[in-house]
Amino acid sequence: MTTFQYLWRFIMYRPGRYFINAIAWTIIYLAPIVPGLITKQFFDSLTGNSMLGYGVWGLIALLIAAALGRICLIIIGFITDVHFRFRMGMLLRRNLLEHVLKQPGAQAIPVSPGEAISHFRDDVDQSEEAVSWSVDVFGLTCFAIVSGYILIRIDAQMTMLVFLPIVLVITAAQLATVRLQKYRAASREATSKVTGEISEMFGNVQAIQVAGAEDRVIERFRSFGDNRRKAMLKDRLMTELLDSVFSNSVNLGTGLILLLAGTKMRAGTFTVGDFALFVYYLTFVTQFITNVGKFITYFKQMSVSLERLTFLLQGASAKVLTMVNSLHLKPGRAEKSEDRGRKSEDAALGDKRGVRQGERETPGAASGEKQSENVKLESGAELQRLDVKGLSYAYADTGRGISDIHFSLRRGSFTVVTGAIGSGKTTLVRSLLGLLPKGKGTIAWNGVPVEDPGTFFTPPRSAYTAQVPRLYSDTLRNNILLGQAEQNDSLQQALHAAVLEYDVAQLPGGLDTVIGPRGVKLSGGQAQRTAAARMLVRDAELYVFDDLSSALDVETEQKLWERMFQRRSDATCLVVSHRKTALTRADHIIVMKEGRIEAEGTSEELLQRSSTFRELWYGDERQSE
Ligand SMILES: Nc1ncnc2c1ncn2[C@@H]1O[C@H](COP(=O)(O)OP(=O)(O)OP(=O)(O)O)[C@@H](O)[C@H]1O
Repeated sequence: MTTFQYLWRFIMYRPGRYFINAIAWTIIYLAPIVPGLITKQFFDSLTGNSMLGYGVWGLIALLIAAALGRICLIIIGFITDVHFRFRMGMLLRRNLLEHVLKQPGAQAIPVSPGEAISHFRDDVDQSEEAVSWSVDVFGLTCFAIVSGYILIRIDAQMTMLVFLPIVLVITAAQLATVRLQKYRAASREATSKVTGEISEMFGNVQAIQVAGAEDRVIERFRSFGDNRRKAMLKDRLMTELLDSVFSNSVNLGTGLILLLAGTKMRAGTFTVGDFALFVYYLTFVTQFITNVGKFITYFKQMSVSLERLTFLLQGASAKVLTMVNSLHLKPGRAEKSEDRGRKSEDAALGDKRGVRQGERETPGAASGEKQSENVKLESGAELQRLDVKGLSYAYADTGRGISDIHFSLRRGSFTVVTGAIGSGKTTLVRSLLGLLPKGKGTIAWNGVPVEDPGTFFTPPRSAYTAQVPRLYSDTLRNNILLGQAEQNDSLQQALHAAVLEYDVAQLPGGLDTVIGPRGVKLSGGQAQRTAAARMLVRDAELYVFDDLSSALDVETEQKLWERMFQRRSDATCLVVSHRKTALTRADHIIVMKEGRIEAEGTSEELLQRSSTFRELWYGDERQSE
């Protein structure tokens, strides 16, 4: 998408608002025409050349009225501009956020969170700025045309001198834009790096302290800061240089007018009023020149922002950014325009992903309001059998991952994926659940192919506990429910099943204790059991656990499995583990080695056949001892 198309799509998002804003600012910019003409009459009346018979005080009253009128217009203009700009920025941020949230969870953003925040903040502001300034350029061009016409009728030669700087400025701006764009891109990149580094440092304070790496980290931060300083200096210098070209070319024009006006006034072809009018309009022509220059600069900077925002989309069409979508400013309209947005998004993506299965099978589940309610599984969709064939995924940067994975899960079965560190266990479950971009292979739920696992494998079909649990700075209750409505004793049951009831009783505020970064810090095991409770509170057909054992003792893990099956004997489980607690319970074990299935079977069978399995089994025994 070109920068112009990008700008145009913003305008077409709310054409009515853009039009009203453009009209308001065109009137504001045209308004000085009137006081200019009154000023001319004022001076002409002093020298007896005035054709209007208002007298000096009448003209002064008119000037004051024109000034007051312009003040009112400017207030209206600011209101229309704020409304328009606000919507542009909101749309862009909303679409970006929606896109990020729809990405396969494990690779939602291609940069650090700090860098992503910098894109959300600076690049969105920059885009908003350019669209907003396009309105000013239109208004000022109208002013230039009307004032140009009036001035040409008075004196064509002098008019040329007033407008000559425009040509100079536009040429200068065009010549400088390539360099400016380069400097702007570099300064943005450097700012993102600094923001990214701050977020990394804040997130890893403990790791830095225990490694005694404070000085080295500060040194690294300083080098990022230095790079930013250099890049910003070049960017600023170039911008200021252009600004000075804009304003000084106007000063040149003023000087030329003064020189010529003296000669012409002596010859009697130019009145004092004409001179006053030229000087009065010159101020606004200056504004026109400066603002055209600014717009050209903003437009070029917008193309840098577009590039950076498109990078965040990870290959999706840039049209996603300006997709027509509801901003939910008026709740009644939300759902209707949500549909509109969704349709246009599918069209923009060339419907690559097909109809998202999750939405097709749970109509209405996409609406923000309905998401907080518990979604029920439609009858007949209960998991009977899950078949995985030829599942493969390779990480782009390392080329490692999983290859040619085949297995089936029956209803109520307990399958354990095991293997050495880095053998591909996590990649296997993430690929299955669509948390990684789609690789090769097929997945079938009761024989029906799953087209988009990312939206399909969500509650009530499946629930997942990741290896590293993520908790919010919020109450324990909200961390478990994540917006889901509490039903009867569902929360208590989930706490019991996750063996968390004792821990909750110990917390000062029970379930209402704030945990996470700004609250009580939970132990690793408590955090993982909170994540398990979050999963168990959502009744699902398929439960996927990625290595619970790392933070649970054998006894607690034993209890967790027992309680889970007491509560849901029909639940199907896929569990990543190397613990005997899970392995002895398993109906089926998959042994992974270097991204492939090395062996399969029950623990008795594998003890006979697989050396890898024997190592894991006896390794666990040694650990327990
Ligand atoms: N984000 C990533 N980018 C690149 N390569 C990765 C990424 N994550 C994992 N890998 C590589 O893919 C392979 C499989 O990793 P995976 O995390 O699936 O192993 P695992 O068996 O779950 O390990 P662990 O028991 O330590 O959790 C490893 O060689 C690993 O280095």
